[in-house]
Amino acid sequence: MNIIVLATRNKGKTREIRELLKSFPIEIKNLDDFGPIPEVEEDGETFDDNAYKKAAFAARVLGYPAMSDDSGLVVTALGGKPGVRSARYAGETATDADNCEKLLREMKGKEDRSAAFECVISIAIPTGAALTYEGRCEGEILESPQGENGFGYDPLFFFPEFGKSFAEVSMAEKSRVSHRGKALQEVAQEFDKILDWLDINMPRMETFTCKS
Ligand SMILES: O=c1nc[nH]c2c1ncn2[C@H]1C[C@H](O)[C@@H](COP(=O)(O)OP(=O)(O)OP(=O)(O)O)O1
Ligand SMILES: [Mg+2]
Repeated sequence: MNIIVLATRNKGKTREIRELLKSFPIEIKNLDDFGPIPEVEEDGETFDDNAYKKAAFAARVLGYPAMSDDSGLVVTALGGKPGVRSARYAGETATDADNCEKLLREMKGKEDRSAAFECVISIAIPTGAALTYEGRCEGEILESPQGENGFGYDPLFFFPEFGKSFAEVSMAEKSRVSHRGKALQEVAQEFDKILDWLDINMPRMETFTCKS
């Protein structure tokens, strides 16, 4: 069976990705299955850059195909912030709660509450070749947190079609419409092609017998 390594340490993402890919004939490992590996610096200017960096690095270091997710919240009234810096919005060691608090502070008194979650999924192999999938979903930033489910900025992200925040719905409901859900729905649709691509492009360790 094909092995794919999920190149993330985020438990919320991992749960959502595993659930959406559970019916496919792949074994999904994660970084913890391999012991300590160096951290990648997420210093790209776009979700795309960072997603590629994380997937290509894991593939190269571990020798398996790797799938990464780089995602974040893009807020209109903040000129697109926190964007690619969503995970470190309130500082390098910020927790989800710290980031949500900072977002509420920055959004105080702002009339335009529109925002979008964006996600780029990269699937890379040790040679550096990669496939990319994207998803986006639009909503509004609440004035105070609502709900206990999900992770990250979910309690502050109001999704108009639900009339609820992402933290007030189930993982399945969120994934139907979310940025990550949409990117992974595309992955799912193309899964046969992705497996063929891996089959053709993954470098092989072969042994040859030299006859003289
Ligand atoms: O569905 C979501 N619901 C709520 N918040 C979300 C979501 N999707 C991304 N986010 C936030 C969390 C984090 O603040 C940032 C992702 O940052 P990002 O660098 O991609 O992930 P991370 O550092 O947590 O894990 P890793 O890089 O190991 O995959 O955007
Ligand atoms: Mg990160």
